[in-house]
Amino acid sequence: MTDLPFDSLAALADSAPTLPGFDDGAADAARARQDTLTKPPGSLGRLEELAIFMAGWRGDPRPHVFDAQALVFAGNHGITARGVSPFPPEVTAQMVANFERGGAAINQLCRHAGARLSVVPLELDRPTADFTEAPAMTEAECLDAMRTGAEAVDPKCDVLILGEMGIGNSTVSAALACAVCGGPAVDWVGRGTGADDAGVARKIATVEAGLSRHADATGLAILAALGGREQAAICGAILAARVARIPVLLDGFICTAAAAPLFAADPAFLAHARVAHVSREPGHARLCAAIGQDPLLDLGMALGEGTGAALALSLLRAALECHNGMATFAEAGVAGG
Ligand SMILES: Cc1cc2ncn([C@H]3O[C@H](COP(=O)(O)O)[C@@H](O)[C@H]3O)c2cc1C
Ligand SMILES: O=C(O)c1cccnc1
Repeated sequence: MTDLPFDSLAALADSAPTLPGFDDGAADAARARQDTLTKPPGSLGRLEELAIFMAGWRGDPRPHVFDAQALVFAGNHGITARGVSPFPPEVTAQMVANFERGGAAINQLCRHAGARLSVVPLELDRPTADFTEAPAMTEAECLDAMRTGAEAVDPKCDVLILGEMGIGNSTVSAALACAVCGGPAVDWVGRGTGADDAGVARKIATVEAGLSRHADATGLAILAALGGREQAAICGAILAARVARIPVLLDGFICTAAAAPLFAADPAFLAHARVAHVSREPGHARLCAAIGQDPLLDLGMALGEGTGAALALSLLRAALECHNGMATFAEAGVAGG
């Protein structure tokens, strides 16, 4: 395990400067290699950027993905009693069973992209408190879930794919994004799994009530006040990955919003993470812009589970195949390099 200070949120929030940083030497060497490969300079666009990103975080000018780990964290939320999702909260556990049997979209996309998937249910029988009435989690509950998330990370993997499952999560995410970025609740609420106009109105009212109750929360306190256990586990996993210099692919709106309190505590916490795809959920593009992320894919998806992140793994593998496998101008005897 890691030596992250999981004894208090304040200590964790202060730990960013102690974490490993980007290896500029390895990244510069990777960038120099890209410029010698048999292609016009920069013509592989964001594939080049991905290879250099991997090089810097892995500390290796020629990085590889031998082992990709995907983690899906699942949790239940007190706010589902407020009618914020068209689906009942039982679906969370039912989908966990579906993941375990291999029947969900994430199972197919992990197999396709070559990631090994683990599902981590977090006390599904004990939903977090309704955040309009109390903090969703105590500090101890939040730290416990963060530790569980951190412990699920295999420090030997080369890249980490993160996803979630939790009915009500598009409302939780709207609340987290609103608390971190500001603005009216209506800017952050979308239809999620298909809320109708009355459902959207209930979601907005829930986010507004949560934000006014927890108006004082800043940084990681936002995570405990408004998040769920799966959001806390995602934050813990992001931190553990950082300790092991493992780059992270965040899925869509829900994963990005889960990570947003880390950004609020210190933007450096997310330096090794990339948002994989921009979700159809309308708050996602706004959230990505606010935290300086430019999602890799735009496929009109809004599923969650880590599906967009698993797809982005294929892109990352493609980027590294080119980076490591292409001939240089000198090797190929091509003029002009
Ligand atoms: C069958 C099913 C499979 C899912 N897989 C991911 N989600 C996604 O939908 C949920 C958030 O939407 P809302 O806020 O509207 O409840 C999350 O669990 C998310 O992972 C699913 C939702 C359903 C119904
Ligand atoms: O983008 C997401 O993560 C998302 C959006 C809606 C529903 N489930 C997940």
